[in-house]
Order: sequence, then structure tokens, then C-alpha cells
Amino acid sequence: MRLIISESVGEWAAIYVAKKINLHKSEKPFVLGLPTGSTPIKMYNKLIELNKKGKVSFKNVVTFNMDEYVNLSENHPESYHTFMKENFFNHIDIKEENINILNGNAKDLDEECAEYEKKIESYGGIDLFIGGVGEDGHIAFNEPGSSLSSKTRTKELTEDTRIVNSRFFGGKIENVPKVALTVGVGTILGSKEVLIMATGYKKSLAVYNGVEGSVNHMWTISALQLHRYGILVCDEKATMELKVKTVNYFKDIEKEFLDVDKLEKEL
Ligand SMILES: N[C@@H]1[C@@H](O)[C@H](O)[C@@H](COP(=O)(O)O)O[C@@H]1O
Repeated sequence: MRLIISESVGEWAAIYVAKKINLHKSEKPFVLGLPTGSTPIKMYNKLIELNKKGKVSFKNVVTFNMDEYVNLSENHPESYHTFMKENFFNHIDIKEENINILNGNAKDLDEECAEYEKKIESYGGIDLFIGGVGEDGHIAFNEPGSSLSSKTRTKELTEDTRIVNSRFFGGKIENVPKVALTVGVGTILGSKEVLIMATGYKKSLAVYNGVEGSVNHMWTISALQLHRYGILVCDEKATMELKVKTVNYFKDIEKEFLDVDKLEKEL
């Protein structure tokens, strides 16, 4: 696993995504897995900027979002459909038919999830899955105890996650949906590359368990250790639970790859 420690988490991730899209020379589309949450917003802002500057285009990109709440209208201000349109899709040159987001209002949720997996497979899998992480270490909505080989399915949200997410629902936990559809840990591990972002002290235990902890279904972020091409990008605050030795080790081996201005110029 690569651990990138930078105060420009979103910018670093955006430049990485743009670089991968630009390196993709095939006729087939580049397949990108995408997250919601507050952490990826800076990445989306930077990708929009790079798109407007002509440094990356999304015309040949297909996206699959990680998750969506169940029984929340697509037009609800806090649905992940709305989030993605407002924070990203409305501002870039992606084709609408290339956007995939789980339908949390489907009549048959199991079928919706199975079809999602089939559609991912029909593109030959996901090239790069981007994610954030919950305070309890969940990736997408793979809450503690999720199978590390899980595929897209419905998932009950923990009370902790609903409390954390209630900040988007007027501070009222009763307004936060209890169930979500989410890609599985296995879906994420099945991608060719995975990049997870974490910022702030609140994510430091998740980062600790992801980097120094054992692979464990109670901290689903730790599954990243099983991936051949896993990258965790985090700021200094999110490293607070790591050993100094670990932090210094990764700072040293990644020192050539931390200057975002230089990385952007190479695009
Ligand atoms: N399903 C999402 C996750 O994909 C996201 O990683 C997490 C953290 O969000 P934030 O970045 O706002 O801390 O929130 C939700 O639970």
C-alpha cells in the first residue's frame, strides 16, 4: 500500500485521477468509482478546475458511485444523486448516460444491486475506485463486520454512522435513512486500483487500523492492505495514531511524489 501524507489531499487525488484518465489510451472508456461525503469535495473542485483548463476530459469516462440511501428521493438535497450533480457532474464534460448511481428507490433492491455488479463487469471492471472513510473505518457503507468479499447489496447503517451523517439532515438522526445500497468490500477490491482519502483527527483511528492494524472486517478500510494497488492519501492530522516510524518511512519513500504543483505540471 502507498501512504501519501500531504496537506493537499483533494488536489493530490484529483491530479492522480486526471493522470490515470489521460494515460488510458484504449477505445474502451475509463471506469471510475466515486464517493460522496465532505472529504472528496476538494478533489471534485480540483477536477472541475482541471477539466475547465482542458487538462482532463471526462468524455470517455464511465462512473459508478459507491452508495446511495434507500427510500430517499433522488431529488432530496441530501441524496447522493443530488450531491454528485451539484458537486461534480453538472460542472464537467461527462455524458449523462455514462453516470451510474444505485437506485435506492428500486422496487427490487436485490435485483438493483445484482444489475449494478453486472454493469460494472460489462465494462471489464472498475479501473480506479476513489473513496473516503468513515470514523469507524467503513469504506462506502461497508460498516464494521461487513464481509471482506461482499458485493453490492443493502446495508443497515450503524447508529454511529447515522449520528455522524445527521449533520447533513438538520442534526436529526431520525431524518437519516436506516438503510443504504452500497458496493461491497469485494467490489472495491475487484477494481484495478483503489485510492482512499482521509482528513482530520477524527479519521486517525481509521487510518491507524487501515495502515498498522491487522486485516479485519471490523475496520473495513484495512482491506486496502489486500489490494495490489492501494493508495491512502491523508493529511498530518489523520496520521496522529500512527507510529512516528511509519509516518517517516512513508514520507521518505514518497518524497518525490508529494509536490502537487509539480505533479499538475506533468499532466
Ligand atoms: N457513505 C459515505 C462514505 O463513502 C464516506 O467515506 C463517509 C465519510 O464521509 P466524510 O468524508 O464526510 O467524513 O461518509 C459516508 O458514510
